Amino acid sequence: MANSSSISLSQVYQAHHYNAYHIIPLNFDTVRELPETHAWPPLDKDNDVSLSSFSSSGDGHDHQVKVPVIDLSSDDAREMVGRGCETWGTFQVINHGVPLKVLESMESQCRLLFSLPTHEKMKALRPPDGASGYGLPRISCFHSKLMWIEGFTIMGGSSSLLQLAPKLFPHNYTTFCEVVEEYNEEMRKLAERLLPLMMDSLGIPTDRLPWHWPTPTTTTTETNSTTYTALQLNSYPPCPDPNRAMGIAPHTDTSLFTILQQTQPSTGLQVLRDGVGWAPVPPVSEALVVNIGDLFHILSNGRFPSALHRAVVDRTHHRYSVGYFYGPPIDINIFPLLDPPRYRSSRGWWQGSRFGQWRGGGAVDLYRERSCGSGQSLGGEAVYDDPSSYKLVSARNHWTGVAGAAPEAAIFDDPSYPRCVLRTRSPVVAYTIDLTTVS
Ligand SMILES: O=C(O)CCC(=O)C(=O)O
Ligand SMILES: [Fe+2]
Repeated sequence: MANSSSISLSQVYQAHHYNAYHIIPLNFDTVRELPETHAWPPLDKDNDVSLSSFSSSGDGHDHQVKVPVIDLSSDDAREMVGRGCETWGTFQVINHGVPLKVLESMESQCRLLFSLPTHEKMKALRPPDGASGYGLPRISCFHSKLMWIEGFTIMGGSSSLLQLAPKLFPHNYTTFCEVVEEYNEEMRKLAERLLPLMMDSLGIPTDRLPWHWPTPTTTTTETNSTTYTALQLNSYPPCPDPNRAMGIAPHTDTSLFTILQQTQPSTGLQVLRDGVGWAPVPPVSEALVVNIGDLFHILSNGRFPSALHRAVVDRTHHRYSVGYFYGPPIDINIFPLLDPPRYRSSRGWWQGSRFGQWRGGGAVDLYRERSCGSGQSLGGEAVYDDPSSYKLVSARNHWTGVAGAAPEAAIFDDPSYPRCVLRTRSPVVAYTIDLTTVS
């Protein structure tokens, strides 16, 4: 239940300033070549599932390289959803009940927004201490190279929408607002259909969720008892050198789960499956992608792993995506609902961001209680709770696909909150880090 001494997300963000370099996207209209600031090491093709032995063997291993597409109207939907969550942390849904018109309207508003001249979009720039507005994804600050993306974030519903829309569309912002409101409403309905299926496949009744469920459908503010959501519009313009550019760097979402709409025709989204590689999540007509986020990872005690995903860019196609981040009320304690618990209780949405890990894939590692197996970390640094209990066994660099290049030694830098920070030498990698418990 919501804690009385609630801390709002904006308070957390105020404590984590970003500088303009990590907020302002490139002016894509004016660039003809990939600037050095946006040139990442070449993409790791060897770790691409389309080249792996699984895909060429033709011996029925398709399910290992293909993200499942689930018909939500079918009798086995619940079982398929459970399997998708457990094996991939990602799946696509069709016959999901969201009207096509709602998806199409959102796509055209998204195109309209990003086609505005740069100086118009800049009027809605996300402030350094804020969460909503135009700009680069927040994970930008974990990387020395910049991503080939521009985004627009609307946190928490109507109030930020009403503040931002007139800045972008001063003459007519009602259409944009109506489309976003309707979209949010349809996504909420779908999320509330998916959540019981997921809980059911874990064998946990929804009344064990640590918040009132289903929640009231009235407006969402940052600290009341309703479910907290965020909408993220992404634009990936065509790129002159797609193999050296990165749309959105590998990360997990700090939500319970995210419902993602992506435009046709180019594939950009990829999800990492351990031991298999980066699998494309190709756009399927009218389908929506579901990504398990860090909070479900914790609730399910790791049974539903949060999906490590990234988006690559294309030389000719301009790709758009819209993510609906669904989570518990903002200040709720999240803890494993299965025994024995492998993660500590955590203060939901905001605690991940306290350490600058917002949308950065670190939240799960942060709460790892007894660690064996792997966790993900983004380049730069990863924060592990209670460092004295862990020993680093190995690290695998997903960028190059090779083992090694282990993070530097742990650094203990906050005596009031014992934690260990693993700093990686190269800032442009996603590591899988295997830890073992020190007895
Ligand atoms: O554009 C995509 O496919 C991925 C976007 C994403 O991962 C995000 O907004 O968190
Ligand atoms: Fe994401």
